[in-house]
Amino acid sequence: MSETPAAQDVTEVPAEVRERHGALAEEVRGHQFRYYVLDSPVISDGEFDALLKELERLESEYPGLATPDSPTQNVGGTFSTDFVAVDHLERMMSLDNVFDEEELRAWVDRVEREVGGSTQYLCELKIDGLAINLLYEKGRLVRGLTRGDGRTGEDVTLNVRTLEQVPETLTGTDEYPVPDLVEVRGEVFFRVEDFAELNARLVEAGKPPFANPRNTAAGSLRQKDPKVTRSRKLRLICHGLGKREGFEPARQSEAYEALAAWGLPVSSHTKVVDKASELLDHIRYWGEHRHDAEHEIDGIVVKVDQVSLQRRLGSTSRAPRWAIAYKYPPEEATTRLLDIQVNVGRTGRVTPFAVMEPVKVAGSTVAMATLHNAQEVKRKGVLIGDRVVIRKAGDVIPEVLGPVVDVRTGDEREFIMPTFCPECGTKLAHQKEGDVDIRCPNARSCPAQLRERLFHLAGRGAFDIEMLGYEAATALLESGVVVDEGDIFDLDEEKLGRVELFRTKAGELSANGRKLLANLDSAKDRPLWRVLVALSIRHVGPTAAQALAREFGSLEAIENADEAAMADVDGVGPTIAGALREWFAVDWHREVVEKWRRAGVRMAEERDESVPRTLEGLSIVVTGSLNTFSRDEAKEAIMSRGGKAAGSVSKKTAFVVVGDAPGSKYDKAVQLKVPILDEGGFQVLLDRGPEAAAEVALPTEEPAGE
Ligand SMILES: NC(=O)c1ccc[n+]([C@@H]2O[C@H](COP(=O)([O-])OP(=O)(O)OC[C@H]3O[C@@H](n4cnc5c(N)ncnc54)[C@H](O)[C@@H]3O)[C@@H](O)[C@H]2O)c1
Ligand SMILES: [Zn+2]
Repeated sequence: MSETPAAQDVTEVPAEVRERHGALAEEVRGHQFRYYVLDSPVISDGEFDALLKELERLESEYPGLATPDSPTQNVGGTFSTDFVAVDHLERMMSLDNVFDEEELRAWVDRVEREVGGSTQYLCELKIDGLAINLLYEKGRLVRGLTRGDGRTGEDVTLNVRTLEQVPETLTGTDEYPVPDLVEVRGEVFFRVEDFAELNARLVEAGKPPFANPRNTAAGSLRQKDPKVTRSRKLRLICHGLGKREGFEPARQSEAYEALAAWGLPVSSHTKVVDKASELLDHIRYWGEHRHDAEHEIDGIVVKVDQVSLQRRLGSTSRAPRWAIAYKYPPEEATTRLLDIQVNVGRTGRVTPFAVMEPVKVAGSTVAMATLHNAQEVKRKGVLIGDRVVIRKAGDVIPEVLGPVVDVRTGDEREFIMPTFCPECGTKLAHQKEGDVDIRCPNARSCPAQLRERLFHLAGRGAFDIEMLGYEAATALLESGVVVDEGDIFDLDEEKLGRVELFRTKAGELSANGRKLLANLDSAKDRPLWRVLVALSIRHVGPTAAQALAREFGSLEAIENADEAAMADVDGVGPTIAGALREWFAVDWHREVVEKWRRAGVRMAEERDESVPRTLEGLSIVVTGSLNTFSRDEAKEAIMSRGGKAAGSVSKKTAFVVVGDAPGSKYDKAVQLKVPILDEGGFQVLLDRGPEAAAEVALPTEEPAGE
């Protein structure tokens, strides 16, 4: 008797396992039907793969369960559809999957054991589309079939003919004459940009957008009316052969050369490698660059390149043994949308966000995602209680793609955007007519906005105050020792001692409290640009703040600057200038500045007095790239000498410094006859002043003729 516990006969499998297997197989078939026939799945591919894997796991434990009708033993699934069923001349296979490097190594070991040595591997992107089989007889396209169950596909010839990349007739070359007969296998898909464009058109027409390119490609190809197919920008990439007569490639990679020679589209991202280690490098590379391809990919397909070895390895009932799909972690998942809540941000903007049952996607657990604004919630068509598809691509923040409408129960309800601020009760309003966003106008004392502003001013890009995070900000506000951000630098031992968070059990100021005070003290000496960022002025980020600080040197000068002069500064522009003007017009904003000033916050650039101010009052423009100065260094050098680093050339410009590849500013300088300096001339200007520089300025006029 065999020692293995595995039951070989299905009757030896415990009843509850048999039941679990039966139910799971049924569930998998149901999803296959929705996916392959309706083009409308209700779970993500990752979730589907997990179900299938579970089924495989049961069957490896109890091999008796792996009956021929199990989904693990079949390609796709057998379903009747609206299309005429036609047999493939040679079977179309699926692919077996591996999900990590260890599983891939095991596959490589098995292959190399069977072929008796190492071999060459062809790596291809696994295009997330749908498989198609094109039959060419004597170079003429006679049929296009979907994969179906692998033996029989759906006849979509008329639709396939509408694809621009599918040639009606193949062209032959000397090296690759057109064969008598060939079945060409490939993938039909949308390029990411074409899919986005299709959706943009739908949205513009007031229709809901499609959720995912793969299912949309399948739906577009399987249309009763070929005109619909033609209106969609479907693409094709060929990745295999079926039956062939009069063509016998030695390698798969050679077959692709032939396909290309005949006029069929093949991928530009295939690569032949010699070693398993190179294989892993390739897989890792694409894992990090999966969004660089023009279409979505869900993995890498690895194939044994030599056709004779492919033959030797053969296939199972559902997949070849000579190829494997390495699947990347899925970027989509479905989960339940438990609620839609709103968040009030630093500038009062009210943003709805999705609260979801936590779900794992692209390696992290996701439970929340922004929905941006009320229109966006409408556009996505999600209801509270819906099952939703979410997507997390790489480092991008997670996104709710849309609802799975087919599984609605009727208990879902619509989200209603609040009309009053959830934190302070103030009536919400659009700041300007036509704005998409609504805001809480209670900027000064809305607890949400205050909290966010305190958190922001303590941030790395602003005062960089450790110990002042969300918890501390909330505690300071709730205890009343800080009414608004103006009070933050007035904190002392006595005041902080009143905040429970900063008190020891004995009632004294805690070590953290002491640290906060010390940090506040050293924050008073930060460079001017950080103070500007800390003020939470709309649109004023580090880049603009640095430009402003360099140009004006003090907060007072910025407050009093002419709006047009501000707008003129490189890196500032009219929007930011306008925002600054508006900001300084508000009384309590100026009070915040005043309180900080009184508390000893430095509000001016420290001048380097060792540098003589030889460029005082001169406006100098730098254009093109210099070798020994970065843009910022050049500006710094001008400003530390009292000059103005201007963004545009006018008659008042003293010099234009021209580096490599200068822009239109150079032409303008020539036109206005402004003295032009090359990099050497610029150095003279810095070292010896404007008079010396004028002598080395380049001529702005061609010398008069002959
Ligand atoms: N969400 C659902 O409910 C649901 C249901 C059924 C199937 N699915 C998904 O469909 C897929 C399974 O379907 P499958 O059997 O087609 O397997 P598969 O997609 O894992 O692999 C086989 C297919 O890959 C395609 N392919 C893409 N690039 C290729 C290349 N360079 N070389 C060779 N083939 C390439 C071929 O068309 C081939 O038929 C899985 O991703 C699964 O998650 C999802
Ligand atoms: Zn509010």
